[in-house]
Amino acid sequence: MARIELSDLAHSYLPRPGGEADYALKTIDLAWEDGGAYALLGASGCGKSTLLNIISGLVHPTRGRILFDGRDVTSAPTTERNIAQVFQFPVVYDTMTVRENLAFPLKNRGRDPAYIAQRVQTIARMIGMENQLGRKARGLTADEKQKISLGRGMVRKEVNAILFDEPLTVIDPHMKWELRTQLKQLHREFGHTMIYVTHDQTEALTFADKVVVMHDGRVVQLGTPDELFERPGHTFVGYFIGSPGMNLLDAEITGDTAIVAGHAVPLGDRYATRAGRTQIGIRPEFVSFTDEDDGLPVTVQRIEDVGRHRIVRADLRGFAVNAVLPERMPLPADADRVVFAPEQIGVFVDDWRVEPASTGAA
Ligand SMILES: Nc1ncnc2c1ncn2[C@@H]1O[C@H](COP(=O)(O)OP(=O)(O)OP(=O)(O)O)[C@@H](O)[C@H]1O
Repeated sequence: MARIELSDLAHSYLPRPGGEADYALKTIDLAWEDGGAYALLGASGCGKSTLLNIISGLVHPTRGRILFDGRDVTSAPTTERNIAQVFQFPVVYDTMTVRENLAFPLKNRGRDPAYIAQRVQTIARMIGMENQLGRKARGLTADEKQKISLGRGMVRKEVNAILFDEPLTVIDPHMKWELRTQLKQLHREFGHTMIYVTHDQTEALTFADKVVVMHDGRVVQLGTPDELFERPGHTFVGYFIGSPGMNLLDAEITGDTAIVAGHAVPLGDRYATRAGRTQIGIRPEFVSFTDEDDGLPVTVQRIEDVGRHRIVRADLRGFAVNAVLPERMPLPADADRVVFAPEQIGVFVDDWRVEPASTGAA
């Protein structure tokens, strides 16, 4: 296992990149701690696979360094990096049996046959294929083949890290949950550094202790699931995480008041006035309807019942405002004004969260 550090890393698929737009990965400085269970979360095309392939050595970065426990491996081939990687689609040897497929990485490294047999048995149990060990991989379903790929990725205990690139895409929903639970258990048991790529926030938040959120070739935040929810560092994290995501409204800030569409919104803190596009962000869970005149005028457009709560979709002078109505809370008859919990409001300038002036931090 290893601590993996990415230093001043950038990558372009073009032979002679010019400006920033030519880079699939803009500048990235990031450390994955030894033994951490990470999710790498972001929308399609933001650079997740590129980053993973740079760590495993399949892609050589245009700029920057990769360090494993302080050792520079930027130019080291994949085999030297001792990384296991599981891809979105199964990579199995069709002519081999399930047992031979699972044993392959161990056999390749000359491990003792008794150890291999015992390890293959453990992994087969984990992926629910104990009874199919003697079957040839050819003829198995995509789902079963992907389980073999997952098993092969996990069979070696001594790898520096295991990288999963959307590994559950082809797995059926019930098994998905089961395998994710297994992966988490495996992490607890062996403490491998694991990086799990996904564009699905539920998958990321249930698997990982720490989530790295990527947007447009950049890492915009690294945090625990709670931190991402409570204190998104970037507007992308705000609206990508949460269901629905954070409400973001253009605002002008003066001290502890934001002016949104001509209405004053009290903030929990004082903020310095800054140049750039200023927005306030409030999660729908902290938006409530009020009878008081000081609320913000909205027009309710739709109410969605999503089981345990309801989502109210409203319009505030052209801004979409979503509110979550807790179970059994009625929507007032004249639901035309909302208030935001002041201490839950974040302030963002040019998409990045800014701290209140009182803390002195930028
Ligand atoms: N081999 C390649 N050659 C050229 N451009 C590439 C190559 N691989 C990826 N890209 C581009 O680099 C950017 C990042 O792609 P990447 O596959 O890393 O994103 P991703 O977040 O993993 O997306 P997805 O979830 O769709 O796989 C995209 O604009 C993509 O088109």
